[in-house]
Amino acid sequence: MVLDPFTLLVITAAMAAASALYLAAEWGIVRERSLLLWSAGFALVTVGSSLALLRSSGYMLFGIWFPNGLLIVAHWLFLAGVAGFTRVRLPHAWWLLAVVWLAMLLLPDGPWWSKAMMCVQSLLIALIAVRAGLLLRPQDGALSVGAAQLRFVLLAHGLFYLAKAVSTMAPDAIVNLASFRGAVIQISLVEGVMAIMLLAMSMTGTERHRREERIAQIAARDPLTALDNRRALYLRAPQLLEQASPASPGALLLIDIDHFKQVNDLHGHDAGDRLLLALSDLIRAALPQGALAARLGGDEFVILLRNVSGAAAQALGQGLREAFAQQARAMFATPEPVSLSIGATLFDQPDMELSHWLKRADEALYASKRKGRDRMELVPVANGRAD
Ligand SMILES: Nc1nc2c(ncn2[C@@H]2O[C@H](COP(=O)(O)OP(=O)(O)OP(=O)(O)O)[C@@H](O)[C@H]2O)c(=O)[nH]1
Repeated sequence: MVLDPFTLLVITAAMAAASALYLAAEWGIVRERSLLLWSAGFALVTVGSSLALLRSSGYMLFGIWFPNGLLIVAHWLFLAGVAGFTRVRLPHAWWLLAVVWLAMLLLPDGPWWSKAMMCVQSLLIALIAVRAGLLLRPQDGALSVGAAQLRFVLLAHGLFYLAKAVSTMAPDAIVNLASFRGAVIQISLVEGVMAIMLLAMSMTGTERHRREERIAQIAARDPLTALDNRRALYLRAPQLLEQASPASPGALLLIDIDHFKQVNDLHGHDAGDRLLLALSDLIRAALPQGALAARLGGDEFVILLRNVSGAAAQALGQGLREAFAQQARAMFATPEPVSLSIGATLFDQPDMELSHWLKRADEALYASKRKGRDRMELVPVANGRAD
């Protein structure tokens, strides 16, 4: 079945309108600016395609110039949406595209000029679409499936317009914009319909993936310190625990602030929060490559180290205790010194669960509290090797 240009334009307008509404509805839920820009782009395609229907009635300005201009603005909005999504600032030079397009209004009538106009128009769209596709370059080799799809669709769309620009200038290419004649016009209408569908789908997919990632991140983070929370620790720990062996043990440090309640009671809850933040910064700074740190809740933190000796674990705990005690002293005066008690255990059995090692470290923590606080108690591995 071969669809005539009129029908294809009606389909284009309908699909672009549906895409604009769909993306606007998504924007209504998440308020992500990119979705609004993409929705506005499709709204312009809807208006442009509807106006293009006037061509056959001889309305050159509203039937040809306006739709072409709107198509460029629509692609520009797609690019701005991608730039917003990838947090890239577009240089002001991109506004020059509008100048180039407006300059085309000065072109005289005639078949040759019609071809030239379509060639420049296609080049402008190709440039914008390819730029948008390139903005979605994978960083650190990572690009979500949705974003990779959007990149592919934008690049393919851009390359199609590049081919269109070249083919319009071929000697035997028939381009009659007023009567929709010529294979180039037919093919590009079909491509337009398909591109709308694929772009709208991958744009929503891209944004949804990011939203899901953000939700997963929020669910895994402690809101005050932005360290992993208990839930995230239980999810991530097994991978680290499995690496332990008698030849390469790991260590779990359970850290608790001493007399933290006095900071809250004497200086207020906000002061207590600031101290928790200071401790989380110290922990982050002390964390070796591949280690995990989490806030279990209240004033209790955990560090999981892999491939570490007892002496190295002791040194890390000691460094933390000294740095924290000094910082706490400088920040808040309290009747009792605010310091750190640490209960730690080495582990070398990969099949044991986190809760097992946490229990051992908790017993060690209790011992260090009982012995007067501001100290670290380390339980050696089962064979007694602690360094
Ligand atoms: N500022 C602040 N305080 C919190 C937060 N979560 C728990 N706390 C408080 O932390 C304190 C923890 O109590 P404890 O660990 O029993 O008190 P402590 O004075 O440190 O006692 P020792 O550990 O025995 O030295 C309680 O006063 C809680 O109200 C928080 O997010 N912010």
